[in-house]
Amino acid sequence: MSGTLVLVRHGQSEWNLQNLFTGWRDPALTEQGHGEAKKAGGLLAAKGLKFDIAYTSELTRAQVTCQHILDGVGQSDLNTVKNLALNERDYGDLSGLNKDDARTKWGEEQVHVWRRSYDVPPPGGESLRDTGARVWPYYMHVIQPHVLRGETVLVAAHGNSLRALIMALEGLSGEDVIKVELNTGVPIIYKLNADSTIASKEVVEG
Ligand SMILES: O=C(O)[C@H](O)COP(=O)(O)O
Repeated sequence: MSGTLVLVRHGQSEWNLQNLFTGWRDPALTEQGHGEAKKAGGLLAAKGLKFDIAYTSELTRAQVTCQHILDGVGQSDLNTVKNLALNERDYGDLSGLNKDDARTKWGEEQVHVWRRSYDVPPPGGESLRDTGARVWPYYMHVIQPHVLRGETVLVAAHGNSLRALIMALEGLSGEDVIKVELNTGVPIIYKLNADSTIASKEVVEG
């Protein structure tokens, strides 16, 4: 039996708009971000998707995105599980700094390595590998069993917690994952086979 896993990065946050490293800080969605999340709900509703359960992080931007999507598909009261394992990568000492200011201070290349490499942590923060070390076990033990039972599962989370998840799901290398970029509020629908291999992947851009 094949199940469905829908991954969505939260809509634009106030700190995305201001170009600040966010990590575990908790800014709200912007107006645009609310709109992106509602649009994602509408696109999933148009596909006739109904969820069995939803997962999100402990951060407001992901939780509000999750709720907008559930409202959009007519499932406002669906069982929604919040867990810190799905939080954004901890950006450590970079949290709250402007990304362009960081490039000026440390250089374009160093900042790119901190943002996109697999195993180089930003100062005081998590590498993508560190993030994966909490995301992946949570996915394997808590989320995936639902999908493998044939259920339809929503995960509303963050750019890097989802990059870590996608890396493991798709079997990407540390080199491959550097190129993975997730847009805010754009759902990715995976159909998984019963043996957890990927039957199909669709990026839902409206
Ligand atoms: O935490 C952040 O700053 C963003 O959500 C993701 O940042 P990134 O684009 O640098 O990975």
